[in-house]
Amino acid sequence: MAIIEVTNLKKSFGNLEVLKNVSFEVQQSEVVAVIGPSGSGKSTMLRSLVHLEEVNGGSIKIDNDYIVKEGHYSSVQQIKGITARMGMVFQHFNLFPHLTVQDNLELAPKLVKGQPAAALRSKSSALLEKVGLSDKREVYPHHLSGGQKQRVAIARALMMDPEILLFDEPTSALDPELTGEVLEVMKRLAEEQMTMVIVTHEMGFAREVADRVVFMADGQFIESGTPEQLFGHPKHERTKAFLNRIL
Ligand SMILES: Nc1ncnc2c1ncn2[C@@H]1O[C@H](COP(=O)(O)OP(=O)(O)OP(=O)(O)O)[C@@H](O)[C@H]1O
Repeated sequence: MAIIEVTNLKKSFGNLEVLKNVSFEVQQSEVVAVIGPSGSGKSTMLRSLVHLEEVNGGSIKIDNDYIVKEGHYSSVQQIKGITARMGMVFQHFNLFPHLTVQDNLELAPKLVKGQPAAALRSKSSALLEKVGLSDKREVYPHHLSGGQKQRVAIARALMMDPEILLFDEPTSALDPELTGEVLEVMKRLAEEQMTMVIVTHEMGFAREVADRVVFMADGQFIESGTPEQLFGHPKHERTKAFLNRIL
């Protein structure tokens, strides 16, 4: 059964139709890379999944629960419960600048789940170790490199035990030499069977790590396939033209 099921999703900003009947499914433990030209609606699609954008039509089902069904949203309480199962990692990290790394990790589970301090401390320690930042626990974000900030953001998302991780261009704001350390962490998560949807411009990473690559253009999902299918033998002319431009 699909863990994410999106059907006929529509979203406009004023007169601008950004999502035009987008439908797709993501299976448990699947890693899906979403690629496509700037402005094609990739971020809007991802943000809609966690209710950072409200759509104008269509359905989003996570496991068996609808965030929105045929344009009708579930209650705020229900939506909160569903979106809490997903973690989101943003292009610009979105860390709290006035909190240390440790407090960045512990704030949400403390407020949302009321977990005890000792449990939070051991969990944040383990996750900082996992992303290779044990020595940065007491540091404030402005003392970190972009790659370190993004690894903190990933650890922070993992603190909430998400079933699904969504990444919105996680390496686009980084200097090229810092992308590798972030991609390495994501690769490890993929190996641990985390379900992930990754909007990315990193074609090498998409090719190497994704189970499936989706090409999105002009508010629509044009085609999807394994990396070999999409990069090697794209069926659609638009996919071909896009890949010819960037590869
Ligand atoms: N809050 C908003 N208000 C008005 N227009 C918006 C808003 N957010 C996005 N858009 C517009 O929607 C379109 C799709 O934007 P979106 O960020 O989803 O595209 P994208 O494929 O992620 O692009 P990029 O690769 O450049 O990040 C763009 O034309 C953008 O200007």
